[in-house]
Amino acid sequence: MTSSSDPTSTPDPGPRSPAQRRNSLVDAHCAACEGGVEVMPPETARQYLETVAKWELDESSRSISRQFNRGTFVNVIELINRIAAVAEREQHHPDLHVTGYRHLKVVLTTHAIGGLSKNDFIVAAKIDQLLD
Ligand SMILES: C[C@H](O)[C@H](O)[C@H]1CNC2=NC(N)=NC(=O)C2=N1
Repeated sequence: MTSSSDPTSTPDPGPRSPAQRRNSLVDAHCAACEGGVEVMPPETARQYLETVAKWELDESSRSISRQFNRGTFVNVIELINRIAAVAEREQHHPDLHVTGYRHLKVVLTTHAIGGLSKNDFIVAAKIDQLLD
């Protein structure tokens, strides 16, 4: 039997830093979602947001977004193509808004449930990693 009081069990790693938590999102993969999953509560979403701090939670806590200024239209399209590759790999797709030829707003929500799931934070972390 393994329990937290068992001295032979794996030690509790303790609280992890936002960077460590981000790495575990980067290493994770999206679960296929066609409904039947609870929308993530706002409090949980705020905790996940600490790991992808450049993203904003919308007022209803149903989506997160990040804005980019890539300088030129071609750079925006290049970023979109890289994001598209991540989205296709994960089978979880952001809404992409290009405005003023050089601005890109990436919005993540889980359409099947009309709100946030862990999938959104996994893709957000993988998008952030593209820009490291
Ligand atoms: C089975 C597969 O996970 C679904 O069809 C996917 C495709 N990509 C998706 N992307 C997003 N953002 N939300 C979804 O609900 C969704 N559904």
